[in-house]
Amino acid sequence: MEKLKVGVLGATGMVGQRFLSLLENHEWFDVVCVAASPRSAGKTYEEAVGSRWKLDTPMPEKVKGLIVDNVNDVEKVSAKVDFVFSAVDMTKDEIKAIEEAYAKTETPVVSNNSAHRWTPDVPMVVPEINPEHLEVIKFQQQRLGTKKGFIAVKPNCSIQSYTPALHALKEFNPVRVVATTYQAISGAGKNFSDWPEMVGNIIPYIGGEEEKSEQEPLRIWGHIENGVIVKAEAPLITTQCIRVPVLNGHTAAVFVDFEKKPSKEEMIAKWKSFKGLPQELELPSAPKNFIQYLEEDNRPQVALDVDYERGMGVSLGRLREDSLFQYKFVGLSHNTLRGAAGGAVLIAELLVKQGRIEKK
Ligand SMILES: N[C@@H](CC=O)C(=O)O
Repeated sequence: MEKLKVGVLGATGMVGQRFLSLLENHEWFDVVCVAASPRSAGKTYEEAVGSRWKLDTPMPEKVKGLIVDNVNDVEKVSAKVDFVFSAVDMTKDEIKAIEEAYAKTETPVVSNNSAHRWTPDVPMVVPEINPEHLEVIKFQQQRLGTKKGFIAVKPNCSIQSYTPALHALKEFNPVRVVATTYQAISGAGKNFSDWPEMVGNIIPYIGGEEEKSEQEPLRIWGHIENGVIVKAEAPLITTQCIRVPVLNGHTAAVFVDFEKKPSKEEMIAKWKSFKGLPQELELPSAPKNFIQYLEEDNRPQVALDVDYERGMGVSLGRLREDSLFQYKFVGLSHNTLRGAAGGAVLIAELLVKQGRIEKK
């Protein structure tokens, strides 16, 4: 198939950089446009980023010489591309407005931002968990007055270290969950050079994160009713989100009660055999095995397991009975791959496979 032309909005930030690196040799997508703030516009991508390239892999050769467009030139950017990934860094209201403006030019937007996560007719998707929410796009298009343009978003990175694990156990009906997340500094768009206070430190506060971590899984488990997503009412989830001195990888320590208590063996078997639509469709970025369970007492470890399945899989371990809850376990996922750009690329691949994104 001829590759689809892709633009990355907010291309100079850390998530934008991740998009470019993931898309460097993508089988279906070709980055033809990088857009960023007016400050960067008119420069080559290499000049605009300068020393702010934050990944440990080199800047892709192909994007170095691209001239950065002003992200606010919606018509100009839209004319170059079949769809865009959005990682723009603006206020919530500005993001809502600019993503809708792109959608209204008949340009699908797959967004990493939180601005539209609770817009009732915008699907927020983990492709292995709730691909059926993409059906809400037709109602969104009626509201926007578009035929091909729409917005789809991915959830917050923190929830990916425990939501897939709970989803694989849905038939046992999880009713109460406590999750404490230990979140890497790249989740804040930083590395250790630009956040030296994090060396050897822990900060017990991440603005807005606990609310997202408690509420977003419920929207993922919701259903479509009258053209909007209605969130699920259970399980009850409470979280504490803590910043830790790790570059990549969000870990969660999880306690859970079920309505029908499974055995430990049943839980591990469900995790190991869990498959979703991306695995069935063999999408290019889909992990072969979404969830791995590690038997060793000292796993999952960030240093050993964060890159499982090219950073697109979830690693679980330490499942045991608890004295207050039925069970406890630990989960780990890569926050800027599965939790950010990689999750968005997987959504885009599913949208292409479903014919919702195509050549203009
Ligand atoms: N809000 C998260 C980033 C996830 O998308 C964090 O700060 O780690």
